[in-house]
Amino acid sequence: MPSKLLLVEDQFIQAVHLSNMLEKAGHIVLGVAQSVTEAIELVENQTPDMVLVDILLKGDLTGIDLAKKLNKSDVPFLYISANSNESTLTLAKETEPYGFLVKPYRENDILAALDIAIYRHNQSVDIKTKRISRLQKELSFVIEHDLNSLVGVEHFLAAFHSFIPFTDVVLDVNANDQNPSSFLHLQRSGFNSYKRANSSDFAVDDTNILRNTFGQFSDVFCLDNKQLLALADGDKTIKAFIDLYNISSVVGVPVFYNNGVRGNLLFFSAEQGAYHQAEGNILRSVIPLLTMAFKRIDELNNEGSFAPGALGYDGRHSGGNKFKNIIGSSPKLLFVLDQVSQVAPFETTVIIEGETGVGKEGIADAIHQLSARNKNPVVKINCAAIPRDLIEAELFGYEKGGFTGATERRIGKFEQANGGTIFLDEIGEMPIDVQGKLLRVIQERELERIGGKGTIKIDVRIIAATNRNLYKEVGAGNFRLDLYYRLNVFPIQIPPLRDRKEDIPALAAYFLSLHAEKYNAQIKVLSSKALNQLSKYSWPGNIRELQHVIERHVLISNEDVISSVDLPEEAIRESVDDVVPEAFLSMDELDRAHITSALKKANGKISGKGGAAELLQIPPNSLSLKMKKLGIAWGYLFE
Ligand SMILES: Nc1ncnc2c1ncn2[C@@H]1O[C@H](COP(=O)(O)OP(=O)(O)OP(=O)(O)O)[C@@H](O)[C@H]1O
Repeated sequence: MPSKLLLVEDQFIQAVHLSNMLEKAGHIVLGVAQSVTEAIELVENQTPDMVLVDILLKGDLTGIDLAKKLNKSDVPFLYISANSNESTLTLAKETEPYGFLVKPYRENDILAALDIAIYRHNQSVDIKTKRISRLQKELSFVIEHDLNSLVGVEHFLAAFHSFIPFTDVVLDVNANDQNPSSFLHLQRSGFNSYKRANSSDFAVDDTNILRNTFGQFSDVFCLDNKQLLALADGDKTIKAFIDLYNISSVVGVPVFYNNGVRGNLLFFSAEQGAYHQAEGNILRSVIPLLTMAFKRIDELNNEGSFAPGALGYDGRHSGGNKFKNIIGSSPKLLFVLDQVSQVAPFETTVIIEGETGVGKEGIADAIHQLSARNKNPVVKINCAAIPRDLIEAELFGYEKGGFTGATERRIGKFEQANGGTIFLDEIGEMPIDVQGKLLRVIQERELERIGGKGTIKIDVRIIAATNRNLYKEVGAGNFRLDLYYRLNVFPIQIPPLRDRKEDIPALAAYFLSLHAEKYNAQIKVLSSKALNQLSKYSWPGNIRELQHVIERHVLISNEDVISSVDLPEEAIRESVDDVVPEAFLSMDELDRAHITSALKKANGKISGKGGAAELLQIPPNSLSLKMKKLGIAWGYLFE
């Protein structure tokens, strides 16, 4: 389909050449701008489908400055530049272009880059529209059927998970009445569970300072922690709020109902730059539904439904968890899981980035399982594990006699994955000549077996993973820029274990029971010393390494309690210097993990022979008191 294009290029001859090429291919060139100012004028007067931007232009402003302006007005663009050094690529990447083409280029390259850019843009528009209508449906359902207790309110909030990743949410149903009971601050304690933020952390006046700060907005807003602090003029309550709840980003919307009552819905994330215009737009698109919901939630609050201990609310409500085998509830992991549930239902290509052993394959599986393709296979191929000269045959298959040694026909991984998903692990290891063939297959959705006579249509969703920085590989000439852009439609970054040490106790407990079952052994518990050792180590091999360490100790330890763990000496020394103090688990966190695993081992028995108190060598009364203090509601551990 022809696209309406705008060229921003200050070299006259290059501009004419490019324009001819594009028109010959059937596109419409709306005009050529030589500077940022000219480009902005043209964009305002025309509505291009895509702007092709050179980086170095006439005047003081560059193509990167133009890109920032285009982003603000939601105009899609791709770069065409002779400048492809790493620093330019990095600056360009930050502006989130739909592509980058390096000059000089051939006609085919420009048409392919344009195709990719238009494909990516259409995908994002399509996803945006579908997502908004899904959220509207989900919210309407909850408002109509479920909004009659605090649990219903949680369901209402849960509807936002797949659209706005968050760790904390504030539902301030009535900001006018200065009453702290209408200021509900919930924290995610798992993918689908919440706890109420400790009300004693903040006094009534503090709540009102927060209300006044956010009350300055009359429309959707999106801030980082610095902007939030600046907005509050460095106020110490706001600073304490940011520090206590580890807030890096906020997106919010005022909700007006009942002729002038104001409420606020605020989502917070520990991730810098978690929210952009997209999240704001999502909130704006559901304002009428929010108005209805707030009215109802205000009534519930007035009926006393939000009082601590009120029916259905116990601080540990847990809805269904669609990520059963993914353990952990750190804000960084929750962010990843929210992204997975955002992208899974769509056909979008996903690229998963993260160090070795962080759980990339598990995330790929989750995306497939949560997609409509889950009845069909997910086919995995590790590009690093296959000899370079065999990889093409593995991917695309071959006919008998297709090459020397091809004694029979073989179906490739792409064909095996037809109707399902292909997982291309370690994509950064793929030889550059195969990258070109892969790009064609992805673009055209058809392939030719080696030695084959015709093309075969394929319908496959692509998920790729890499433990390398692919953009650096592009800069170093090891990875094709066009393939990078084609794959990089929805990137998910999985943080290393050392950046989410809060997950270690839960992961350790999970692996202890997993391996006890595997070896038909008694479930063991870790001593506080052992847990502390695990939390101090830097885990270069991430979760896979943790799993191996636990497995080894399940096998070698003869005691019920694993009193200490063996970790690589060298790495321990390094990690002691590396570890930032904040990354340590607090004593309460350690105690909680320790007591929980003792209770699990004792099958919930607190006192008497084989009870948790005996295992922990403390009197049962002390254990009960400690459990109360730490808020360990034992019944929930067995849910
Ligand atoms: N959150 C988690 N909960 C439970 N198990 C996990 C989690 N994350 C990873 N694992 C386990 O850790 C091991 C390593 O995970 P996985 O193979 O998915 O990592 P990877 O990032 O794909 O590694 P590589 O880069 O080496 O391919 C697997 O056994 C996986 O089941």
